[in-house]
Amino acid sequence: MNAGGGAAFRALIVMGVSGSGKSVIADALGRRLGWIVEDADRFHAKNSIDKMRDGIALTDDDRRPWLRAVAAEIGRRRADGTSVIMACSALKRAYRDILVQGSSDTRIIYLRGDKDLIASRLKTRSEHFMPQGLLASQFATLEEPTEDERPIVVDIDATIKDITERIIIALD
Ligand SMILES: Nc1ncnc2c1ncn2[C@@H]1O[C@H](COP(=O)(O)OP(=O)(O)OP(=O)(O)O)[C@@H](O)[C@H]1O
Ligand SMILES: O=C(O)[C@H](O)[C@@H](O)[C@H](O)[C@H](O)CO
Repeated sequence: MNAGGGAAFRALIVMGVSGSGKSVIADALGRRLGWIVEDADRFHAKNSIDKMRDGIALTDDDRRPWLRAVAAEIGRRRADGTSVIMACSALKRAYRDILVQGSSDTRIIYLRGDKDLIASRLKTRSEHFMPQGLLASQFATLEEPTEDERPIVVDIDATIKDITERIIIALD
């Protein structure tokens, strides 16, 4: 499964609401698989980061160019054959469609958890632009992936190690 040595390109989109653990799980998967790890947050326009910092939820119009930039990055990785794990909220089906583009080399990993657990984790997180106050809107926007998206769904009420292990086992 490693990207090196001519192995086929693969991409994993680690999705879920803010605080669901995308960054920590993407990092842990990256260490296990030896793939590049990227965070979609790095592709947000400054205006979008400022909005979120001010507690204002992004709109579809804010997210569209961002998702296209994330998709372009995945496309670049595909072109040079470097498998990648992308941490990206990808809350709606239409957003995921921009990222996946019907490619069977790209899998969705959905980190599923309830609001109370995630809120409690966000309380202890510091130095992040995303305020806890936006969690309700993240859940309101969330469209859970459906079976036809072939998602790997993992319950986040577990240790980072166990969640990572479950994802590795579910990858085919
Ligand atoms: N399974 C877990 N067990 C315990 N703590 C966890 C777990 N997963 C994540 N956390 C903690 O919860 C917080 C949120 O995790 P993380 O920053 O990875 O979420 P995120 O989905 O990337 O958030 P955002 O989208 O806002 O960047 C962090 O402090 C992280 O260490
Ligand atoms: O679509 C969105 O609303 C954004 O991507 C957010 O989810 C944040 O960027 C992320 O959660 C903070 O890291």
